[in-house]
Amino acid sequence: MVKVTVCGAAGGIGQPLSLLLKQSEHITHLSLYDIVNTPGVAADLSHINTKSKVTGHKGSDQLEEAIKDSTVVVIPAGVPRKPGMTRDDLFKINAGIVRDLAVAAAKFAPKAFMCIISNPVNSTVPIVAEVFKQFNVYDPRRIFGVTTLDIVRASTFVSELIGTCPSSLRVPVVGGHSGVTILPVLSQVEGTEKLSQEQIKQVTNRIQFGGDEVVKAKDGAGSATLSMAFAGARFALNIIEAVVAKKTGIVECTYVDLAADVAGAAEVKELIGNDLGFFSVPVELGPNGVEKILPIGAINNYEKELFAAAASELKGNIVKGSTFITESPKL
Ligand SMILES: NC(=O)C1=CN([C@@H]2O[C@H](COP(=O)(O)OP(=O)(O)OC[C@H]3O[C@@H](n4cnc5c(N)ncnc54)[C@H](O)[C@@H]3O)[C@@H](O)[C@H]2O)C=CC1
Ligand SMILES: O=C([O-])CC(=O)C(=O)O
Repeated sequence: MVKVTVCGAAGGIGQPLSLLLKQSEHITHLSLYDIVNTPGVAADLSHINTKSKVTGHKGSDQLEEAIKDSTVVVIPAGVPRKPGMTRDDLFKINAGIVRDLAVAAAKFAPKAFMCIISNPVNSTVPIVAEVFKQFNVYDPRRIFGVTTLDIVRASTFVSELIGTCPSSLRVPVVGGHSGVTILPVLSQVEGTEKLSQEQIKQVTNRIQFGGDEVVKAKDGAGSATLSMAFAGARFALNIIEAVVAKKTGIVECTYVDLAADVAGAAEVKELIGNDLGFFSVPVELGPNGVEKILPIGAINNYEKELFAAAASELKGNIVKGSTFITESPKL
C-alpha cells in the first residue's frame, strides 16, 4: 500500500497538487484532508481512471482516519500571504495548524515521509521536528521542508537569461525559504559566466523574492498555488520514486535537519556554521528518505556575502519554530 495524504487538500495548492498526484501509478490511496470541501474534491478526483483510490476526510474528527498509516504526508494547509505581508507574518495562524497536523502524523503515521509546504517553512519544519521528538518518533531523514519552488523558479529565470532549456537546467538553491534566506548558487551553473555581475544580482533577487512577485500580481487573492502544486508534486513523487520504486541517484535541494546522521551533514555544517540546525541542501533520496547530504560545493565571494546575510534571519526563524513547541506545555 502506498498511501499519500494531502492536508489542506481543498486549498489553492491542495487541489492541483492532488490532481497531479492522482496521475501517479505508484500511489494506491490518495487521502484528502481539509477542514472544508474535501468530499467534493475527492468525489471529483475519484472519477479519474488511475490506480489510486481517493478518499475525502473533513474536519478534525476525521483526521486520524485520513492520516493513519500514510507513506507520505504532504502539508499545504494554512493561510497564504496578502500583499505587504512576510511569510513570518503567517506564523501566528499556521504554526498551530502545522503543529496539530504533526501531532496526528506522529501518533498515527510515525513512519511517514513528511513534506511541509505551509509557510513560514523556515519555522514550520522545526515545529514538526519538535512534535515528532515529543512523541519519540523523530527521524530527521523523514521530515522535509519543500523548497522545490525556489529551484523551479531559478531554472526558469536563469534559462530565460542564458538561453537554455528550463526543464533540464538544474540550479542549486540552498538555505531557507524566505527572501534573503533563499540562496541560489549560480556560480555552479554552466552558462552563467556570460552574465554580468549586475545580471547575477538581479536574477538572484528575483529568485529570492519570486514569491512576492506572485503575491503582488494576485493582488490579495493569495500566493503561488499552481507553480507550487507543480513543485510539490515533483518533490513528493521523487520521494515515492526513491522509497517505493527504489530508484537511486535522485537529488533534490530540500530543507532538512542537519542533525540527520547521514554522510555529508558535517561538511555542510562546516560551511554554514554549526548553530544552524536546519538548512536546504542538496539531498540524495533513498528508501529511508535522506540517504546522503551532498556537499554544497564551491561558492564565490558574492555568494559568501549572501550566505552571511541569511544566517541571522534563518536562525531566528528556526528558534521561533522550535520554541513554539518546546516552551509550550507538553503535547
Ligand atoms: N513552500 C512553498 O514554497 C510555498 C508555500 N506556500 C504556503 O502554502 C500554504 C497554503 O497556501 P494556499 O493553498 O494558497 O492557501 P489556501 O488558503 O488556498 O488553502 C489552504 C487550505 O488549508 C486548509 N486548512 C486550514 N486549516 C486547516 C487545518 N487545520 N487542517 C487542514 N487544512 C486546513 C484551508 O481550509 C484551505 O483549504 C500557505 O501557508 C502558503 O504560504 C505557498 C506557496 C509556496
Ligand atoms: O510567497 C509566498 O508567500 C508563497 C511562497 O512561499 C512562494 O511563492 O515561494
